[in-house]
Amino acid sequence: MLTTILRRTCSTLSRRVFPAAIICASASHDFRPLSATFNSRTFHSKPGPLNFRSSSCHRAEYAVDDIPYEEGTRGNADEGLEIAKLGISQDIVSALAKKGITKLFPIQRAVLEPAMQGRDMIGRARTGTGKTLAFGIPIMDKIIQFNAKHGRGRDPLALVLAPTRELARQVEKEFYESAPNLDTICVYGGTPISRQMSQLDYGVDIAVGTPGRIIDLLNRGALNLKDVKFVVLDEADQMLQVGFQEDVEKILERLPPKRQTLMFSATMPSWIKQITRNYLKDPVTIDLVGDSDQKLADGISLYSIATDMYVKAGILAPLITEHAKGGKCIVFTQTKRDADRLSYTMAKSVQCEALHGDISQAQRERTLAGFRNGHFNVLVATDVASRGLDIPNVDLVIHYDLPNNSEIFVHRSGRTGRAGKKGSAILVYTEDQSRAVRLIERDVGCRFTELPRIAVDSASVDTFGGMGGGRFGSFGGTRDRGYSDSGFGRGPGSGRSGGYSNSGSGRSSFGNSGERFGGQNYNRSGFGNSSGEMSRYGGPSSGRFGSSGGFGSGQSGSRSGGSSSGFKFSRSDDFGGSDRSGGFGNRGSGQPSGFGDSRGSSHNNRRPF
Ligand SMILES: Nc1ncnc2c1ncn2[C@@H]1O[C@H](COP(=O)(O)OP(=O)(O)OP(=O)(O)O)[C@@H](O)[C@H]1O
Repeated sequence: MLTTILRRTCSTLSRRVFPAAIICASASHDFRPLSATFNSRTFHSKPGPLNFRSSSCHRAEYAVDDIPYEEGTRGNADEGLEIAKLGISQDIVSALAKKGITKLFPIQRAVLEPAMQGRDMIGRARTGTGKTLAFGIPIMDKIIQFNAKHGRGRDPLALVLAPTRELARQVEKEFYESAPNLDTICVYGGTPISRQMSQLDYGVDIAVGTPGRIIDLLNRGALNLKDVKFVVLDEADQMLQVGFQEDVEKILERLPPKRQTLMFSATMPSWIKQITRNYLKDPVTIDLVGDSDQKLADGISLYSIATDMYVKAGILAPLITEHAKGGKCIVFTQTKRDADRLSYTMAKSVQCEALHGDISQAQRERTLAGFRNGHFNVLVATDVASRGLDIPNVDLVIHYDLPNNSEIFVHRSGRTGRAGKKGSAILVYTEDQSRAVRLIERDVGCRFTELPRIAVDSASVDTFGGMGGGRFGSFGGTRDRGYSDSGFGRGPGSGRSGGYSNSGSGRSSFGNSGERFGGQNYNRSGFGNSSGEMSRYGGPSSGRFGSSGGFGSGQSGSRSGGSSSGFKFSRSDDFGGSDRSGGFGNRGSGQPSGFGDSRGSSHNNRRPF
């Protein structure tokens, strides 16, 4: 105990000159009631299980076991509680006020009390409704309290895991902007590990990162998780997919059993409920989405547009001009190669850049910064950009390729219409994919407004699209790439794969590519399968999967889904290996994974990112 105190004190002195008087002043931090509803309750009134002082557990409006969707819970702060009146640290209140955040959003309001009570939690709210601060505020506040009482230590008190580097950086930024007096670190692959090691050595309060780099740091002894009291899985449904789950488990095993575990996402497929039982103790579920309601944020208008594969690229410019109205637009492709090609050809008519996992980390960061800052307005991205990214003024999302499943559709679309703003999402599909469009409508509880077809003559395809063969050769037919599930290849259930899914029960992947949603490719994704590599990835991987026809010759490979025999159900090459992936079989291709981390390449290719 004495050693701990000495260590914390020494570390505190080395981390920051922090006069004892200030520590004492903070220690006397006094919690005021949340609102009239909370009058009888004082947070931190007695020591909680993790040595934090938690609520005396009056059962309050929000502290229910399952908090379902209510009208008016979609990210509008107008009716929210005033943050200044919650009794949370003044540092946080002032920092948030500087960002223009003065009232809690509904998910933040719903999460606050059970989180303060130390409850494990599954939180679901629509995209762009403020989930980061929903888990961030209680964690930051508790850490400030803890430091005030115990002094500051070297090892992190909170660990936040995110699936992509970009998201990890964004989450860490939200933490340090909201509590500038806490030391935060973001650890992720593609950047020198030595700098992260020295920063950890100096001491941090909150570590945010991608799993691979965290494991690297653990293995090198540079990161010690023994003091962690809070762990968050952001985008939890993705973090618990095959490819990530293994790493996440390795990290969780290194954490003290006495901790508070929080899992958040805008999508929580049914399998996740089962699986989270392994990680959470008596969790409270806070679900502001609900099962029957539509699952997109309110401000998003949805459109669909039919096109022919060989002129598909040619409709983008008119769509962007018409619907982005000068604002920012993200075009989602299925593969890294398609993102490169599309951005290359589109760059002839609009300022755009590509973002995907094979681009160097430095360039990824430059690209994202340029897009954020408005240096160019069209980003062509793989699903590396589908989750979590909060980029101001994205007015339009185009699903150039169908997403792999309805969850990805929700996340991609959710890059617009954030924090109560409006935006549009357009799903581009070919006639033989119309069934998939209906499936998305059913799963997501939405309705697309069909846009009139855009006539594109071959000349314009050549100029704008440039995808009609020639320059890039033929991209149609059976491209040599791996198609994917989205990593839902395991979980509870019976392990059936193939066939059409019915919604609600562990459905998830629409197969991918070719006719991603079609025929066998609309796969239940082998949820139940947990035995063996093959089944873990969702099904048979025999034969290639053909392709979406790409941009090229108009051939479609085994595009028609249906009875497609070349059915492959591998992971997305966007996340895993290279575009040259032969699908499942080529996951060890040694290509940088891009997304999460850059540990050993074979490792990278086992993950969805
Ligand atoms: N109480 C608030 N008042 C005003 N703005 C807020 C508030 N809380 C969060 N925001 C802003 O709302 C935006 C969306 O928040 P955030 O990125 O946390 O959403 P999310 O729910 O995590 O989205 P996603 O599901 O896409 O990850 C951010 O710009 C954030 O700063």
